[in-house]
Amino acid sequence: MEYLIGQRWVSHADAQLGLGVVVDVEPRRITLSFPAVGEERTYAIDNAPLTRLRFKEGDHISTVEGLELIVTGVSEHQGLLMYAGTDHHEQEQHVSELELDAFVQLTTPQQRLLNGHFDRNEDFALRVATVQHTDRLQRSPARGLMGSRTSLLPHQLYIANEVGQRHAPRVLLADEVGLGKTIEAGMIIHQQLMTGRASRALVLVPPSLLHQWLVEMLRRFNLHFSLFDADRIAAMAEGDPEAGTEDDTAGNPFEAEQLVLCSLELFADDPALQQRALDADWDLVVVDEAHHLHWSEQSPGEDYRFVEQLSTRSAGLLLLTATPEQIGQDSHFARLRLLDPSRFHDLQAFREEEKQYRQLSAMADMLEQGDIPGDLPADLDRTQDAETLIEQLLDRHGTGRVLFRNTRAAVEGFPARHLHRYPLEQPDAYAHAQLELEYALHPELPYQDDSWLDFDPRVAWLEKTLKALRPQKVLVICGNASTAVALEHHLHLRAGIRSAAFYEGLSILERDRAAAYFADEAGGAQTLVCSEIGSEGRNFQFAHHLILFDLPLNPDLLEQRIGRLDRIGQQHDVEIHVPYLEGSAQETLLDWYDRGMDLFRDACSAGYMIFQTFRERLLPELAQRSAAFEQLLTDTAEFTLRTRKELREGRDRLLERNSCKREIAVGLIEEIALLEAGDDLERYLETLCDAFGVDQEFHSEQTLVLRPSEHMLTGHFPGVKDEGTTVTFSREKGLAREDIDFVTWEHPMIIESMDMVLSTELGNAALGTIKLKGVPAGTLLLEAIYTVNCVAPKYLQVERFLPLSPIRLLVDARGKELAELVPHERLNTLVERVKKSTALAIIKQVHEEVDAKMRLANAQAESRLRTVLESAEVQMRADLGAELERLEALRRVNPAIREAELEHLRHRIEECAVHIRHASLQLQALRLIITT
Ligand SMILES: Nc1ncnc2c1ncn2[C@@H]1O[C@H](COP(=O)(O)OP(=O)(O)OP(=O)(O)O)[C@@H](O)[C@H]1O
Repeated sequence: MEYLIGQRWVSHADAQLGLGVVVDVEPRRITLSFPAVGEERTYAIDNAPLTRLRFKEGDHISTVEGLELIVTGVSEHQGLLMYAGTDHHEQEQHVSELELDAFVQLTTPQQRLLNGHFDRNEDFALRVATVQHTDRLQRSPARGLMGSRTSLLPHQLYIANEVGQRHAPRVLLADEVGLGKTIEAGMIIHQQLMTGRASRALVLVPPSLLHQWLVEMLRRFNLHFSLFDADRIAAMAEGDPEAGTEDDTAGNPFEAEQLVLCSLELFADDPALQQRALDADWDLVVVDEAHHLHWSEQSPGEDYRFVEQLSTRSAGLLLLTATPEQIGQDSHFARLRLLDPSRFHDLQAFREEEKQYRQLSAMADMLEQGDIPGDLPADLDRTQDAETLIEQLLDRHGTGRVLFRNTRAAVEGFPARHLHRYPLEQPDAYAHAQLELEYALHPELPYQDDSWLDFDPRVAWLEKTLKALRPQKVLVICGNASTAVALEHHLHLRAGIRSAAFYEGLSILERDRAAAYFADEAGGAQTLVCSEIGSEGRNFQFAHHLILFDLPLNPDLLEQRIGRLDRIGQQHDVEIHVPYLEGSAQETLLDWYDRGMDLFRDACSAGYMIFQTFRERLLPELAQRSAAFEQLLTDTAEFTLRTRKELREGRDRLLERNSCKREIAVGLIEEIALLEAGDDLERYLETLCDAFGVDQEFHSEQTLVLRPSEHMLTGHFPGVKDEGTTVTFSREKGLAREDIDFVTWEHPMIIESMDMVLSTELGNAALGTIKLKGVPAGTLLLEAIYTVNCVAPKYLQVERFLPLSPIRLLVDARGKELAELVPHERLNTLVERVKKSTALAIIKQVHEEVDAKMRLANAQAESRLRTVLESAEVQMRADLGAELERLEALRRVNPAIREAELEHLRHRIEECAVHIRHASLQLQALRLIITT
């Protein structure tokens, strides 16, 4: 090859130099300038690692002047190339190669191959494997669900899958206490983030649960939430760079992070802060313990109004509460209204609907048995199959799509609860307790000092019981902070019992320290004395003894208290100890909960309603027990039994239908198990480590230790610490060992390194030889891997209908397609590497042949692309069409749904279709194989 001044060449030894220009030619030496890096290099002409850069028709070029052209023709003039091309305005332009921009990136596989930038065949295989795995994961029904460090529980997976896949999930997660709503919410958030449906989430929780949420999100889902409290917000406002990135300090702190966790109380009486949170665009807002949102038809509380405003701006909304009716049916309606204001717009109508549950449930049963009920609502399409009809029935006439509730009875596997009653003699000093109900239930409250500790028999009993139960952990709950503090002091200082207190007067940090001290197995506290704030949300299932120092006047609160221990993960029966003063209001309330509602043995979702029903009769009995009390107990027990039965057959049954479809959940679990079975992931991670220079060492079965080596390809490898990181592929080990990373296909280590492969050129061009019987030596085979590239606005989420969809072609000398005949994996085992100098010599000779084969491959891939796009559009129309149909049907019964909403959805369908049709092929990797 002759070198001439002004020609453009690239160094295949060092692609980082950019495009070089020949500046000096001597008989045996040649000098090039590389303007992109400001360097000159001189090479011996005989073995210069240089490749002439020659663009072809259809290539994209840019000039130093910033002109961008698509090449339409190439000619040579006195040894220099002249390019003809069209610019953005379809104007024809002519440029000399001298004018080309030196910052050329030779990243397309074809450019790199033809310019001698080869990768190892192992890297090529890694790239193809990465494309295949990505596509497989994009298509997997368990997408977004396989990455959590949790046991695979059907009711949680069903909900997470059902909700997480929605475009804008708006649901109330109302599983009974301790069944895993936080975990379900984490799974939904994870799935939404993984699938690109959401990228910004705001989680609002009570202050006492902040840290627990933070830790659960991190250890179970690898989700790094930023905890915002008053200090952090103040620091950001003052421009502390440590509190946020620099340019955030001047702006809105809520925009500085993608995943924000804070307490709802942070916004109380602070409209400016509320406004900033409202101004930050959220895709998903989550409110835990949502029964606290204050609402009445006339005057909704500030917290409710704030969440309502957030809810209108955020596409997704998750509300969590185990006791949705804790404050009554109306406020339950208020929460549903936040989720779907078009469906829940009329309180009166909602009250009427609630009465219809039993009838609906019977209809669903009939449909399931293949009969069409005579009273089936007219808006349902009777020609549909039974399953669709049931779904429509639940959605349009029940709380179908928005409310999920699993009960202990349906989930099974929970331990039994045992009540232990301890009657104690009423001391004379409490005689005044007859006066007010609050004092009757908490007789220690009127005392300004701690003198009651000396004569209240519950205190001595507590001390004795704790000592008897030693060393078992015991959770003590009482209604008030002052009681909790006094009791804890007493136990700690006077009785020598290792204890901690947990109450609203402590800072969040102090509360978490107390809880951690209690949780500590070796040397931790034997007992934690909590005020009522300890009865919500916290995980204390490592203990199985609960002492209720008093009883709350709300059955839902009692259920929340018991739920601290009676939750997933509890290994023993739950022992509930209740000391009470004989003849007091406490005894009456205990009798009513126990013998009337049977609440200690069994949770009851209608607890508050039953309480309301008997309230007027119960309250006087608490003040002064009368002969009528026995009748009250009998009536309550009968009513509770009836209500439980009705719920089982009516509302709960309806909700259960909707909250866990077992076949679907089992299918998901099988899919995840399949992805975890075998050693695909382990082998893939090993090849990644080989490619990126990460050392691996066997730790134990399915477990490796990864360490950065001295030969790292990049500065770091995701998730591998300098001192090494231990990873396991076993879910069981991952659950048992917090110190080991549980790696799945959705672990950030895998996701980020897959991204690293696909976003760089690693492995996109390779060359090798094989011996094939019957094929003459010197025959060329071109292996080309394409993927589908759809450029569309993110909000359309087109990738859910159109994943990468790799197309592999293997074109032989005569243009025959051999991909099926010779699979990629087989080629990998046969192919041999070629010395770089030989490869360069080969490539120089086969430019034209490669170009010709590429044209053939492109044409074939294009025709396959059409089929892929057509089926993607069909899928999209089916999915979004069903959504549209639902909205149209709802609109017929509910005029509050605006025509504009329907129009918006129709428009989205057409927009998706346009983008799908315009999707193009991207050549991911190219391998030239020569037979020997
Ligand atoms: N799939 C699971 N695998 C392992 N642990 C789980 C799983 N689901 C829940 N848990 C554990 O069970 C406990 C209860 O879960 P979680 O806190 O999500 O329940 P909840 O319904 O939100 O409770 P509450 O009603 O008290 O707010 C937690 O300690 C949680 O870590």
